[in-house]
Amino acid sequence: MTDPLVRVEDLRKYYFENDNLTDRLLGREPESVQAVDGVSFEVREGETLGLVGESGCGKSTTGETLLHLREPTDGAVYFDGENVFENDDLTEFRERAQVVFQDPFSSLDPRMTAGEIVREPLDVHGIGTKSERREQVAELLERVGLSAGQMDRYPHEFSGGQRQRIGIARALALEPDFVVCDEPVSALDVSVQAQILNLLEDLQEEFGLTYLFIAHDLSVVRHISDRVAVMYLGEIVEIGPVDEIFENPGHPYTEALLESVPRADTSEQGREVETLAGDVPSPRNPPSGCRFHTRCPYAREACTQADPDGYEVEGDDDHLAACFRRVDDHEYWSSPPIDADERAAETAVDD
Ligand SMILES: Nc1ncnc2c1ncn2[C@@H]1O[C@H](COP(=O)(O)OP(=O)(O)OP(=O)(O)O)[C@@H](O)[C@H]1O
Repeated sequence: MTDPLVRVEDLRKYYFENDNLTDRLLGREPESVQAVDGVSFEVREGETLGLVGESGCGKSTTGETLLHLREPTDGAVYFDGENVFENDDLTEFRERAQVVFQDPFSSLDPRMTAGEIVREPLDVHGIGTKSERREQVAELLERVGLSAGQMDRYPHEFSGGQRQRIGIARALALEPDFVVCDEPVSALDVSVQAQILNLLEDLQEEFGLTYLFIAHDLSVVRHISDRVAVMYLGEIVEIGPVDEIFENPGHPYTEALLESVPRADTSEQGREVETLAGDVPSPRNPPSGCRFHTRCPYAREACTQADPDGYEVEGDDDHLAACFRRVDDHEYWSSPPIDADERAAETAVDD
């Protein structure tokens, strides 16, 4: 197997609250939000890795930190073998790794024309002459389904789907290898979502792109991903090939996500993670041991003691689940069950 394009090792990103001058003057202790807490995964060349989980589980923070748009708290990200966080000159990385944001309404500068928005990365990186850039922008707009004649229009003159096309054209301007797509269709009408997904798939094939595709809509993730990573409360609890994740989940949280589909609705359209029952504990004070034990129907005492590693699901080294139940001779099996309701009540939810 060739080396992965992106390798994330034990990445952590904590946000600190109560840490401004007034807080310090009052002697308030800073509080950390453990948004991403030790995630490791790889993104292989040419694939789409879907990253799925409930709102607030740390998906966007993972994407933004691995692109070094946010300062990591700890861990490493290797891009094409080089540690991004130890690289003093990120010029090449900034060309090769791009992002498409969720909201095409707020992510495009309303004072810039579509042409200026798409051209800006070329200007910043000093690529081509003025006329070459103009030509390149025209080609990019056409490639994403807009026309060169729309170059001088402003974002408010476009529909949501068209704006996302502008965002995609901008992300492609520097001919990247890797794109983090952060909920790129969730702000769009359902009728437009499929068009944008198809466009992303076509562009992937044409330009040999590698995607990290962040989404909370399971049907979108299933449609576009080759492999899927499932996140819960700052950690990756399961990763594997898309069909394995959907048909043979190895983690109780993944099972719960899939179970959260309304029974009456047999289609996958609109399956969203938010429908899972129970509160997610706060990332300011995550549960000890396995973070899912407060909501897990199979939780036993052993789950409160240690945080499980990723274990192979049915001997498949490409499908890992962070659950003791995947290990036949684990002490979990002789450990007493705990009452998940009681455990949940003990866990303070402060937001
Ligand atoms: N700038 C910030 N300061 C403090 N806490 C933050 C900040 N940004 C995010 N968080 C917190 O970090 C956690 C993870 O947030 P993140 O946006 O990465 O999750 P997400 O899975 O992408 O959720 P969503 O789908 O709602 O965007 C959440 O608890 C969030 O409230």
